[in-house]
Amino acid sequence: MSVELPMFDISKPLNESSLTSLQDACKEWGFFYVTNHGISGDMYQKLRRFSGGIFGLGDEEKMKMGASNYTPRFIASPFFESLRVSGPDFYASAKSSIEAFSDQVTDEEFSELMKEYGEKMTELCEKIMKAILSSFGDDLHHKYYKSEFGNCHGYFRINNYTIPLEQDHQEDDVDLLEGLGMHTDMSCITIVDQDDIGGLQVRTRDGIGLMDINPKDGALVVNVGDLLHAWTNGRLRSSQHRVVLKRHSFVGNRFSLAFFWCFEDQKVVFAPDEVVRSGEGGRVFRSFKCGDYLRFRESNEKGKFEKVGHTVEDFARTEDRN
Ligand SMILES: O=C(O)CCC(=O)C(=O)O
Ligand SMILES: [Fe+2]
Repeated sequence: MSVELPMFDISKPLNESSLTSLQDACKEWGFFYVTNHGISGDMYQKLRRFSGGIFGLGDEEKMKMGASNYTPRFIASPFFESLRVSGPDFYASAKSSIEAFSDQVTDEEFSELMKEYGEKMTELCEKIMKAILSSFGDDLHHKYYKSEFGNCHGYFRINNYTIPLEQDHQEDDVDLLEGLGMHTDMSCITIVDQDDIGGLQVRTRDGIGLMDINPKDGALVVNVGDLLHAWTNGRLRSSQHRVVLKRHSFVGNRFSLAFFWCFEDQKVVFAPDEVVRSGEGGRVFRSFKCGDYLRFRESNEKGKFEKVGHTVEDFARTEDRN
């Protein structure tokens, strides 16, 4: 079963009814789509081509990128590998990944492309965040955008999902493989560009069901992460989600780009009083330093990006969920 999420044209200001439906989608699903986002098909194709070239290299070559830039298969899952490019200097980050094995011309072209993409996505996150704040009314965007979100930064992962050949020969009846296990994102917001294979699934609010988030032509998927969940006192949902690969309908690779927009490490996350007051009940998250939460997640085997074990709920929630 798939969920019909609303779609927002982000190239123009959202009207009242769109803002209401944006707020509702963030509460119910923590997911929605945006269109007219400024990432051209041409740029996407270039990114995909370049990345394909890198993922096609041998493991030994890819490991030269270093553990902070490249996650090989069998870390998150046997079917997932990922290349990370970090801002604000996307150019330098990309260059440091590939200079160990490519020539200078390729280096520059690749790094330039990553910089262009990273900066466009940063701008897009800023626009989306302003729309989300506006959806609370009360002039929240003018009051808090700059002071609270003004130092946010982004990084992205280029993800390659494949089913190794040897798996195809196994005589088991498992048709659904987990490409990326159930998790919540450690971001304020995440923007996902998935190709047309599909497989992204979100947990329903009751914690039982799972719904497909289908790829839509020309649209990007946006989701709320743990940091915004805490900053809104739990009002916006940071939903558990995962990626499944349906073996018998799966041909070739699944390619996706996930851009994470986060508070700076030093930032103290604390929901403003009016956000708390206009919700139900009282304050349920204590204040915490963003970097401390990231370290908490990273030090927990189960809490790493690929698994749901410990999230911001365990780290900073002071009251049980009702
Ligand atoms: O590959 C996807 O579609 C989603 C990836 C994702 O959820 C993540 O990287 O956090
Ligand atoms: Fe995610």
